[in-house]
Amino acid sequence: MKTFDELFAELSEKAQTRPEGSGTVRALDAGVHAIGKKLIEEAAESWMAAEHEGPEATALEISQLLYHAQVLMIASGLTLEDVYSHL
Ligand SMILES: N=c1c2ncn([C@@H]3O[C@H](COP(=O)(O)OP(=O)(O)OP(=O)(O)O)[C@@H](O)[C@H]3O)c2ncn1[C@@H]1O[C@H](COP(=O)(O)O)[C@@H](O)[C@H]1O
Repeated sequence: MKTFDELFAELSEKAQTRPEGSGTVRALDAGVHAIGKKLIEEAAESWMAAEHEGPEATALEISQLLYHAQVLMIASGLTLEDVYSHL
C-alpha cells in the first residue's frame, strides 16, 4: 500500500530515470492526449463501479483514476504543491 504522495514520488522518479518496462514511461511518451483519454475512461469506470459494482470495485477504479491524474500532472510539468495550492 502507498499514499498519494508516495505514488507521485515514484512516478516522478520513473519519468526521470525511464526504466525499461515502465507503463508510466510508455504513458508519458504517448502524450497528454492519450493520458487524458485514460483519465476519462477511469473516471467513467469509477462512476459505473460506484453505481453498480460496490465499494471494492469502486476503490480499485478510483485508484486507477488517481494514477492517471498523477501521470497527467507529470506530463504537464506540475508538482503536488501546484495542485494542493488550489485545495
Ligand atoms: N497504480 C498504478 C496504476 N493504476 C492504473 N495503472 C494503469 O492503468 C491501467 C488500468 O487500466 P484498465 O483497467 O482500463 O486496464 P486495461 O484497459 O487493460 O489497460 P491498458 O490496456 O489501457 O493498459 C493498467 O493497465 C495500468 O497500465 C497503473 N499503472 C501503474 N501503477 C503504479 O505505478 C507505479 C509505476 O508503474 P510502472 O511505471 O508501470 O512501473 C507502480 O507502483 C504501479 O503499481
